Amino acid sequence: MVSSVLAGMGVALAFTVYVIASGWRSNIQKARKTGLPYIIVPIHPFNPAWQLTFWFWKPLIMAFPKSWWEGWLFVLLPNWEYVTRQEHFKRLGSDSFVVASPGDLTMFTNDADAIHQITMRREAFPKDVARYGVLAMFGSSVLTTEGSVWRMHRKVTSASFNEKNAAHTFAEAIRQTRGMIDLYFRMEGGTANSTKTITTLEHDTMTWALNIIGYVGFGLRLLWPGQELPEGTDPKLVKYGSHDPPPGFSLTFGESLAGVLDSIVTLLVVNWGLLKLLPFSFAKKAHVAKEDYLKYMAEFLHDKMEDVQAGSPPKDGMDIMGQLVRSKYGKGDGKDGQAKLEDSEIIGNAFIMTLAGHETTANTLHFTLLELANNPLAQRRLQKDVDRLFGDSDPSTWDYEKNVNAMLASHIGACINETLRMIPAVTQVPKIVSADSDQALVVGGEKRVLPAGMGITLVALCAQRNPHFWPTKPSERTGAATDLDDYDPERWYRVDSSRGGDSEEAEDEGEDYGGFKGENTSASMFRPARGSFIPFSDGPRSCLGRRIAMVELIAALAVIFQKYSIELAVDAWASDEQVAAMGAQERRQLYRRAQDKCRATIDEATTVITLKLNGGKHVPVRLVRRGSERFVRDEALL
Ligand code: HEM
Repeated sequence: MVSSVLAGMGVALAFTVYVIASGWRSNIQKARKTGLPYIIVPIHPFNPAWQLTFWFWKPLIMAFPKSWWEGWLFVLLPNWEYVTRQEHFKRLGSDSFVVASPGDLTMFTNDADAIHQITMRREAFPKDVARYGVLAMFGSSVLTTEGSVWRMHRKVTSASFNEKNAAHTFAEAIRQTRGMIDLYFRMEGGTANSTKTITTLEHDTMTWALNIIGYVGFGLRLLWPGQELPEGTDPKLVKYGSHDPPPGFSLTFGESLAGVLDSIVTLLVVNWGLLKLLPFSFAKKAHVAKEDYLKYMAEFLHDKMEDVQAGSPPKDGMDIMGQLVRSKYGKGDGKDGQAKLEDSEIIGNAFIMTLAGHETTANTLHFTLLELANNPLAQRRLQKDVDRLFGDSDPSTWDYEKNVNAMLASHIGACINETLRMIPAVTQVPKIVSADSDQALVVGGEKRVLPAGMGITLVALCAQRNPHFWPTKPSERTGAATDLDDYDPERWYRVDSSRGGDSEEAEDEGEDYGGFKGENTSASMFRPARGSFIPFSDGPRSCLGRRIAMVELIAALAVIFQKYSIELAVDAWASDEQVAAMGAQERRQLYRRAQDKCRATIDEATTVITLKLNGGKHVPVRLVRRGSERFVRDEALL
């Protein structure tokens, strides 16, 4: 008996080994057939078990001679593209390479020409939505679907992303940025020339983005501590905007939203039934936030349905969820042939807009502020452009239509572009070769055939620093052969690239997928080669929110730098009294230390959903009224 069980187990084991080995061999053969350099790895980089346990295996593998693992281990390590940048593409002598594991085959590319073809041919290279499946936890959405279902989601959701709503978002971003600045100065009694050292910039920019997304997604006015809701706020909305949780809730709406976003990894990984039983504080926090968020969503959906059914006209402003409810329950149901979302899909889309539009925008503002503190020359140039465009005028009078293009064409737009180039929130965009048939693609100037079902990772971060597609010069800062690892907004004024230019029609662009149709960057600025600048992806599946994201970000920079400068805090090395007693040379040396530390900290960013400073890492800064700076007005500081 025992021996037949053992024999059975032996056969099962042998069969498993055979299946793995033959899958691996077949993937290696397919990789070889593409003609691209390839790497053989024992497990796929995106295998969830590997991603959760890589920290355990990494030192064990690295205990072997380096020559054995250096050619392949890198691609299995999360964040390799930010840490090693061009290194492995250079070593392999190609802008594209294939990774063959027992279960999968994936091409990684930072070749702008290949990226451009892939993003334009949506049917041949659809999105790899399997990698986003977990994000459908509150319902499926435009981000997590493909094919005809995606088309339906995209058509319904894109209706909100128009210029009228971009103008409303511009005004809300101005209000929220002023709220953040007021909070900083209120903490100093309102009259100081400088804030104390701010160690919470990452958290504050998250709150800033959350408050704006509360408005964009739900038409809500979310408040900074100490602010009051404006007179005449719809009583139904008061409970969502209030500083205190309403009866029946443990958290305010803003807290529940922030809690869900903060606990997103826990919510993705841990079974929800188990979550409420676990005795750990992180599990409790995730459970409470999720429960309250779902309760808010159910009430919100109900309130919006009541409004629509009572025939209340839509409120002036942006409110994606209200618009989705209206598209389902509003007049004209079914008669206009327009697709209708299920209630769960309305909630799924509202959640995805919040997720997609929150951290991405917050990180971009956070890193831009740090880079500007780190690059006083860029900051002074930015302030000159803000002065030229707005002078002393009150930001609440700034007109979107009149100013948006000029802002994008100025150093305001250049600084945001440069952050999106260097530290994009989304560093990799997952695609797949359609399962229907093999696809031909020109890679590195040669025609290659990619097998059906093969994964493709567009390595956006590396494409945006690829010297084969970006004009470069030697770095003045580091002496490196190219300046593509330097934050230099001036590059956006360089002579036009011969490869840049107007949008080209996508393969299936006969259809209108909604969203903003213009370019990501101003027409009067440097136009990168198509496929070499893809912070919002490109083609029919590009980011729906890219226009409003740009609008929020330029509004924030203009408001902040009209009246203030941002400086790195130097408390780690000198007290305020010591700085006051220093001569110019000594101050410069001190600031250079802070710049080195800031650069090193930014280099430690890692991707957890998006690329950001994790694990409590931060760069301390101060916001200073213009004219009272201690460092950044010094012309000798670059
Ligand atoms: C700086 C800010 C932002 C960045 C860098 C960014 C980046 C991206 C990228 C790279 C994608 C493509 C993902 C993929 O194909 O795998 C994407 C998709 C998307 N983004 Fe954004 N995003 C930003 C802001 C926003 C905002 C503010 C919203 C909405 C309020 C938004 C909504 C979406 C949606 C709905 C999609 C899915 C589109 C589709 O698949 O059809 N994003 N975003």
